Amino acid sequence: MAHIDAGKTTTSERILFYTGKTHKIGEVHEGGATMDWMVQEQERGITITSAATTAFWKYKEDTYQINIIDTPGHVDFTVEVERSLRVLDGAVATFCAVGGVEPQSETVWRQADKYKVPRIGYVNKMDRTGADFSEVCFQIKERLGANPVPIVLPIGAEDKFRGVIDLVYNRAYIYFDDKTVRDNYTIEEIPADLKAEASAARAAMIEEVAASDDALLEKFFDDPDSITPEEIIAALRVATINMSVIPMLCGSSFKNKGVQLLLDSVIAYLPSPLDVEAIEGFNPKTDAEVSRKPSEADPFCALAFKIATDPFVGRLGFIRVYSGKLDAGSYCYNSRSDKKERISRIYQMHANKQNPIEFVGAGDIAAIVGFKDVRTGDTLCDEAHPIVLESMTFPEPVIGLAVEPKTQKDLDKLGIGLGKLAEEDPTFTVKTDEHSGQTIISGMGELHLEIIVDRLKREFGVEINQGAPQVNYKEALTKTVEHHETFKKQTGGRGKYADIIFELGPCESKEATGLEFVDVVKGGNIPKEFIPAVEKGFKNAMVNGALAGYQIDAMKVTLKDGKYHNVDSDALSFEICARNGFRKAALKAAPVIMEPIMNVEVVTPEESMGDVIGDLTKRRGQISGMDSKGNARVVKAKVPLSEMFGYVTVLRTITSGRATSSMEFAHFDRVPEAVGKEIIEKSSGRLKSIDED
Ligand SMILES: Nc1nc2c(ncn2[C@@H]2O[C@H](COP(=O)(O)OP(=O)(O)OP(=O)(O)O)[C@@H](O)[C@H]2O)c(=O)[nH]1
Repeated sequence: MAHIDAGKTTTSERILFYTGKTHKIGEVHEGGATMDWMVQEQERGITITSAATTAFWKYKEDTYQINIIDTPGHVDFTVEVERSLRVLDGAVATFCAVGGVEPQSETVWRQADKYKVPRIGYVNKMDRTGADFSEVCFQIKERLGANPVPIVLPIGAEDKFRGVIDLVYNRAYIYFDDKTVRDNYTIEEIPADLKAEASAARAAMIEEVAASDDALLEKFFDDPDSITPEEIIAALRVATINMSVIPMLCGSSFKNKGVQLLLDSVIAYLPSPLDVEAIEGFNPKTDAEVSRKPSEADPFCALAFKIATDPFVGRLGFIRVYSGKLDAGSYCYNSRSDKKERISRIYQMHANKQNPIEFVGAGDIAAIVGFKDVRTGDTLCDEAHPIVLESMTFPEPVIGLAVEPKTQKDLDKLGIGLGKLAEEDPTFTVKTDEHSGQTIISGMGELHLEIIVDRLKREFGVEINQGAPQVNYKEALTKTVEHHETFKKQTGGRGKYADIIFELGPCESKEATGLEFVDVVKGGNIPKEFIPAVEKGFKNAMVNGALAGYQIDAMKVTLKDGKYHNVDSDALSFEICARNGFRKAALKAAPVIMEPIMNVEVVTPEESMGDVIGDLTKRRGQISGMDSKGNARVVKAKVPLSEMFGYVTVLRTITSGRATSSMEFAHFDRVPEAVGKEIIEKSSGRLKSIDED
């Protein structure tokens, strides 16, 4: 996991080669990386979808299996990082030796914190001008609040980077730059000019790991030299797994230096599935808490973390198995749908290739085929021992785009394509605008939607006409009001009649989502069978707020009283009455428009800082912090997304191309009144048509 371009894929390619998984190293910039198998990834040199593979590595006397997921760095594809960290037991946090801790490094670090994933740090690109291992370690401490402990030291830097000193074993790995050789290093004595530095760094490392191990600490004070490498490794492993220490390594993956030692460290310090505590969940039938040990003897349970479509084998469900075992050709139980699923085949994945296996067991990651209804976040288990595991949370799409097929005959194909893509990606949604009838696709950013449009063309053969990207605003109610609504229609025969009195307003809890519906109607004033229709009416109506037609995320309705007519009242009358009532009451409930606010970070040379800040302020930005990083200055700001379209081009102009920026979604906030008015004016036609409808 890492910021964009830190070198995750380049490092993964070395891992595949050194572990014998591939015969040749594929390079990202030549479009040859195995793990970046999508055409869009190869063309752009970026990772979009996380690719999984399994490799084997010999460490000391044993051979270990490592399941690897290479994740994207771009914030638009954050869903891939989120779901990967949910199921992985450990992470290699990769940093660029020049860029250090970048905005997306912080994001993925927080995601790993959220799922309590132990990690080791790998400072890549030591060959680049300005590379500085200790500066990056310092930034990890300062900016991420972690406890990085170097377990290697670089030998040389920039174009003189030759290898690393292994502080645990007190020896030097000198690499020769040959990418066709797996053992492209010799183990030598520590170079004389680095001996003092290495000895100090080693002492610091031992002191750090001994801090959490009393016996070792005693030995450290008595005779530090008597501490064996094995003792250091054992203590470091404990400290890494309990996340009190981040062992830090460095290398240059592109120049084929340092990766073998990184693999050794993955085995030595990151947890195996057996080191992870039993996983907790609850029984969907009884709501009782239950747990499963990472053992094949426990009942089967697995989490589906990704659904993907393969042109040859069809729908693939990626699962992480926590306990038990599942055979190909057998059944498992989906605790969300309460249905049994037949799993016809199971595959071990290698990027976009599949290797059929007969079963999958505790600790493993594999892909299943044959299921009817499995979605991201579902728990699959043994029907006799049902369990629901904690799912994952995904951010909401903030940017929308109207799309239509270039030729009308492609309409069905578009529907199928969008459906499949939305199934794969929980941060991508499709809806039809009630007013214009247009199909609106929404995602995490412009790049995300660009890739979706490209995939529609290549994978589903649909050429698209698209509108300009637009912000997904929301609406919120800020006051609770009472309203009385009557719906009456006298047609030829039987009429329609419904009458309701309700309170409408915001939910009490800030975390609430959806409709909170309370029914306090007394004495059957509204017959029980019509109450669900009232609820349905409100639920459907809140998709289009009363101000400008944007969705209301959460609201509370208390149905207090009403009337009905023996002949004319029916469920539909009550549903329409609720919808109409919502429109009028929502306007009284002090509605406001909410807009997505982004965390923006700009790294700029000092002399352009004034211009950068001035420009951000013009965009209604609020500067939230300033920092320096090497010679550059870092400006942090919170800026409405609507003001950030085309920012990259403007930034390039005002800084002569010397600044970089990144942004990610922060939260929704109320728009200022003047801006709100404009949004409402623009959407008046749209609302009118919803009302007429
Ligand atoms: N100089 C130098 N360049 C490197 C090194 N490692 C990777 N690169 C280059 O940096 C660029 C980005 O590398 P990737 O491996 O695609 O980085 P990534 O972190 O996988 O990128 P995303 O997945 O798109 O976030 C490529 O052009 C690599 O060739 C290194 O050690 N030294």
